[in-house]
Amino acid sequence: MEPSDEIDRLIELERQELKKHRPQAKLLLLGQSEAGKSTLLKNFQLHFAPKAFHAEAEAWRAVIHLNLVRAVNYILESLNTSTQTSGQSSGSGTGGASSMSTVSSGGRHGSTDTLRHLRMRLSPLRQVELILHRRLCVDGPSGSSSRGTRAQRSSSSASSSRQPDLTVRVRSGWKALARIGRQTSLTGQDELQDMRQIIDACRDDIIALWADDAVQAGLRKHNIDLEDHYIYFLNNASRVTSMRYVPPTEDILRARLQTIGVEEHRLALETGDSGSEWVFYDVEGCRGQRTAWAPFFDDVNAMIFLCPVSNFDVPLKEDPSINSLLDSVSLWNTLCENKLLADATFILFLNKMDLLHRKLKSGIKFSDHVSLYKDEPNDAESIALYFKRKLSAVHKHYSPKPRALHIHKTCAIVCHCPE
Ligand SMILES: Nc1nc2c(ncn2[C@@H]2O[C@H](COP(=O)(O)OP(=O)(O)OP(=O)(O)O)[C@@H](O)[C@H]2O)c(=O)[nH]1
Ligand SMILES: [Mg+2]
Repeated sequence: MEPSDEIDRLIELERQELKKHRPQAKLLLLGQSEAGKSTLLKNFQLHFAPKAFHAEAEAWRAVIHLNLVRAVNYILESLNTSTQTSGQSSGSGTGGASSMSTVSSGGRHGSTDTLRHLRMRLSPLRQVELILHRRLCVDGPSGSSSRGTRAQRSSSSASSSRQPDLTVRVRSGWKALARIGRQTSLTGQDELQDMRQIIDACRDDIIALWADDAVQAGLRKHNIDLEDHYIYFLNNASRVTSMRYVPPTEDILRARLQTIGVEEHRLALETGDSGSEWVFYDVEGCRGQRTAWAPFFDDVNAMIFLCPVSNFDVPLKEDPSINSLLDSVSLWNTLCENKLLADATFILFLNKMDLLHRKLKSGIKFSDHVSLYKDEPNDAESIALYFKRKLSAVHKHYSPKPRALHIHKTCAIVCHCPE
């Protein structure tokens, strides 16, 4: 037997031994894409394994930088494309002038020049995006093609609102590749260090770009609706770009990474029931991936389902013919019905309550999108109660043998813990 085989055998024996002594709970995190599953997992880590959570801050910094740089490059690229497109279209007489040329022809040449200047000064961020992408992501190089897809996200204004798909799909083991540590090669360390310096040097220009009236007008004109986390990092560019930046909890909760396949996360509890281990299965929520979940349903203690209640007026990203909330409800039905989960405790998180509040406050009416919700108050609490009743009824219907159901209203991006 080779020495390495012997080591493997001993490690496996030790793992088995540990497993015997460490009580373990198996938990599924399910729900559609962007429901907030991975964000909720970060909350569990923060509450029950805070040391491990904070130890990963450096790895999250790379993801946050990729989120920020991607948003900046996207803005520059889309306004550039818009200007060119409009130049061509106005020449061919098809109309559709872009905001930048409109701004320019409206007598604000200064702003167009500013954009040209910023585009030149921020050009090193293209390279930064490529390097970060190569270190962290699974798919091909990012660029206009990989982020050109734009989903219609608002059924109420279907022809107007566009959200760019800037999704970060990370490879497994990304945390080690994103950290500057003893395991990182010298070239890797230099590369990460150089990137941070470039981002730091671009701080004032990023801030100027985002604050530029013509840029904001261009985004509005083309109905480019950046997702909340991009806006959050752009608003906070001043501190995020600093060489001294260590992501605080709120930033880590906001960093967006798409889960690929099914990821296993072991959480050794540091607080409460310390010494126990929770094993989470965090899944990729897209429709095409859901058949891959079933093999993980065996022997689970709890199934945690995330339903983003604010999605009542948006189509599903991967299939705009389906309302996103209806997709969540039908997924909940399918899971309640699943025999493999007959003995599991069900935990339902009515997530994104903050966004639900915000939408209703802006005047959007829930009943305009959910016809069964007639003559009831257009407030978040009443709507959450409506969901609670509806989804509990489904659960009860499919539970001939009684099984527990716990329901919580949540906002997963707010940190309730002291730093
Ligand atoms: N405003 C708000 N945003 C949230 C909330 N929960 C999650 N998010 C944001 O929603 C986005 C998607 O969250 P994720 O946790 O990555 O979603 P997921 O369910 O893991 O998605 P997939 O990995 O694609 O299946 C992220 O940008 C989060 O910051 C919430 O309660 N409120
Ligand atoms: Mg996820």
